[in-house]
Amino acid sequence: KRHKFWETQPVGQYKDVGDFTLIEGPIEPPTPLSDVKQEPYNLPAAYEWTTCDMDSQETCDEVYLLLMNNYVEDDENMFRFNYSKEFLRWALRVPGYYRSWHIGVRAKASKKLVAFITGVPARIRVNDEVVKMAEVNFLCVHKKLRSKRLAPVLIKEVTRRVHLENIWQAAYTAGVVLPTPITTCQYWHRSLNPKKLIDVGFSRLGARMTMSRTIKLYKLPGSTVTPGFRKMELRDVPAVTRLLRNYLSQFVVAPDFDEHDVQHWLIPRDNVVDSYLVESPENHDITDFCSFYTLPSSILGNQAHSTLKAAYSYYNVSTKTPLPQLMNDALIVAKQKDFDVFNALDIMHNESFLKDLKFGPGDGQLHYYLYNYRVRSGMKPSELGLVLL
Ligand SMILES: CCOC(=O)c1cnc2ccc(OC)cc2c1SCCC#N
Repeated sequence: KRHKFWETQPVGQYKDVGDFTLIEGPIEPPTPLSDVKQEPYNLPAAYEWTTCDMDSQETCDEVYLLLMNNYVEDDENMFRFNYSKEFLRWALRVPGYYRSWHIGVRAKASKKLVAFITGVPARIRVNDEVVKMAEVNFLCVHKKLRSKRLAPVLIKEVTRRVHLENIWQAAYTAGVVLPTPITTCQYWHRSLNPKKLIDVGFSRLGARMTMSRTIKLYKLPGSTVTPGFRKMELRDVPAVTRLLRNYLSQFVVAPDFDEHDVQHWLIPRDNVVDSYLVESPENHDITDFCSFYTLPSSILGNQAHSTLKAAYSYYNVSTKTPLPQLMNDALIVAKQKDFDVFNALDIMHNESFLKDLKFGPGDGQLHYYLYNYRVRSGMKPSELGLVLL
């Protein structure tokens, strides 16, 4: 497939795949800041750039509504992601964030927000190199403005603003194949509310299965089973940081989290992120950790249900409790919190519990990309330790 825009960018090109003479690392060197374009890229005349201050209730509402009505849908247009406002503030106001990287496009006449793209700073380790990157996310163009070639301008503008902060690499994901994924992951889904998933048409009754038999199949205990399993608290940040850093060190690509990062990303926030750990009853060591984030979706075109309450597996570490048992406790908590489905990618060690815990493979794939950084090709999802929201 032709990628007019991506063939002009410093990303792995299809012709490079399998070329083992290419070494891992930046594709292009940094340019002197004086050579970075100082003014924004040109938009079509009727539109203007705007910086979205997520601290402003009004602006946060506009971003929320733009995404709620125009962001990513599945291939069958059954669902559309419905990121909440508190989730967006969590995802965007990260330690060391730049407000200038929260980029909007408004129609000059109406001042309506019609497009959005964001970057947040992150330290990502690739093999033995820790690289300052931008995690680029929430690229969204209003449905009425599609095919005006706005997306390439948004991508060039966020790239320009990232360059102005002397950062030359980025990480991003997409459901579509672009030049060139570092790895491709599979979504897996564990029904928590099978009746609702059948009502909306996502799941179908199995052959020779009644609804009550299906509900029984996915039934979970009313409470968690692991002794010492409890919610994470602020006092746990140092121990969880140690546990997580050690665990993530085994993956080819993973975040280089410090205690500030752990505090931001993993301290529980209602309706945004849930984190649990196992504190050994004998010696109070923290031996295991699991977490999931809350990302509802609008259910499109269904009379009975309007919203799908979905939990997404985030970072999980098991050093004592078997991972399937730890994750089953996560399922139990998610069911207690009335989630309809628990989703997970086949990254890290997730494959070790997906089938046992009755996850089913989704038909969607998630491709991971690095901008201006070459990774030795052939990376497996199990070598990936990075979850992007
Ligand atoms: C019931 C299982 O499917 C989803 O949870 C879901 C929900 N909303 C979406 C919105 C846009 C969308 O676009 C790809 C997919 C979904 C999906 S499936 C892929 C995410 C996961 N797991």
